[in-house]
Amino acid sequence: MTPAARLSAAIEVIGTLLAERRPAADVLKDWGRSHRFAGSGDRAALASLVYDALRRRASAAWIMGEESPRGLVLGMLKVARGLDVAAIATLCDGSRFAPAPLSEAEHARLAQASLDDAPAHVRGDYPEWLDTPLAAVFGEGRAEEGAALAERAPLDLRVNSLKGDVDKASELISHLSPEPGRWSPLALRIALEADGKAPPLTSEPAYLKGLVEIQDEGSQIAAILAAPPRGGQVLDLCAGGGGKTLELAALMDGAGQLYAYDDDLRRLAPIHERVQRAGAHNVQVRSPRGKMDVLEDLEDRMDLVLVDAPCTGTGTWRRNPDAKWRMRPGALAERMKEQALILDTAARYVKPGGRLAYVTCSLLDEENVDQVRGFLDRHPGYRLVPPAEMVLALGERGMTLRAAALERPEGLLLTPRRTATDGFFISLMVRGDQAG
Ligand SMILES: C[S@@+](CC[C@H](N)C(=O)[O-])C[C@H]1O[C@@H](n2cnc3c(N)ncnc32)[C@H](O)[C@@H]1O
Repeated sequence: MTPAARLSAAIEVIGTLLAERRPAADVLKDWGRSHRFAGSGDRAALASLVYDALRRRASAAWIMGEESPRGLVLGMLKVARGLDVAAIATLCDGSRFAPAPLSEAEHARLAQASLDDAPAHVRGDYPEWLDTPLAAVFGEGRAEEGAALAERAPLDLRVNSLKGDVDKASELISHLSPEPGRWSPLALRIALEADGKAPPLTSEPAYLKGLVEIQDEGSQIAAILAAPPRGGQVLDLCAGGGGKTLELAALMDGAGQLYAYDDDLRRLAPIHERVQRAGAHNVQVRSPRGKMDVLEDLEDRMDLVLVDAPCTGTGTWRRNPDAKWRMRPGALAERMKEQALILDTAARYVKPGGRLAYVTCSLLDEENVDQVRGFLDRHPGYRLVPPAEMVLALGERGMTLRAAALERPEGLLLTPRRTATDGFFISLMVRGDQAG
């Protein structure tokens, strides 16, 4: 496919996903099925155009003065890809498979319109209804935070110390030019190709042997700051597919006992194979079994309980630009209810003197500091670990992380703008010796 034909396809796909309110990934998959002639390069380039347009949906629409699929793609070429009007006009020449030529109005807007006078939610490319909650967290910086969340995310790997070290992993994937992480000593970062395509990492021998896992550096930091004790008893209460479970196991050097639970059996399912691949022998997966309480024997026994809570995922908008626009206020209210309930459940398992780590990939106070404050009000037996103490788990890098992150008494907030990671909130609490 020519670059112009890919643009036409992007306009078509965006038209479908907006009209049918369907996830971009589904629409792209359907498009691939009905256009078998398109090669993997075409499909990757198309996906990249579609996701870039979604990342910059508000600013692209502002530039073009309309939110049509064509307007979003043309505006994106200017705001995300930096193409000037002449370059865009060359692509849109109206030839077979190319988009129709630019109208006079489109030409004028692409040449002259700017984001200078746009409101924060447009410059930051986030839904308008989230302006107030984001202003409460970031104040005047919210547009810049949003803009950083509208960039593409790099591909981050975590080296599995149960299988080898960073040098060994770097050598095995040297053809991908990995760079060491800024904060996590386990992280390797791989830059994406110019069109946003990631290398086929899951086919690499280093991945197949369990030496590297795909995990954002922010997520890696969250598990490190939770500081699972070697030889201790740890419960990962919202383990999902096991991203943090595997890291906790490695941080514990495979010693002690790590229990992994999730109330969604399907989400938990991949963990079995991943634990095998990682050689994480101290992990015991506790699958939900209907109404049975499968964690009863862990009550009051855990040195650490990690709550990697279900959340709105506002911190991962770089990877899910689609979810950003589909998020509704009702979903936030729902997640807040779940978070409070899960925190209360988690408290049952923490032993006196044990710790409770609360993590979200959200930026919103409602899901972060407010949840922690609510928990502490309901459980006066717990106290906060000050972020200054929490970052000691990262050694010297902890100090620079603390300076870069947004610090609140309740925890640290990482963001793409501040720490070049996904957005993560991390809070640590300790149960006093008395009842929690
Ligand atoms: C942010 S995801 C976990 C991601 C995972 N820890 C990782 O690092 O890959 C949140 C998880 O919480 C689970 N969850 C939601 N409500 C729960 C509950 N009441 N008890 C346990 N897990 C729950 C969801 O099924 C989801 O898998």
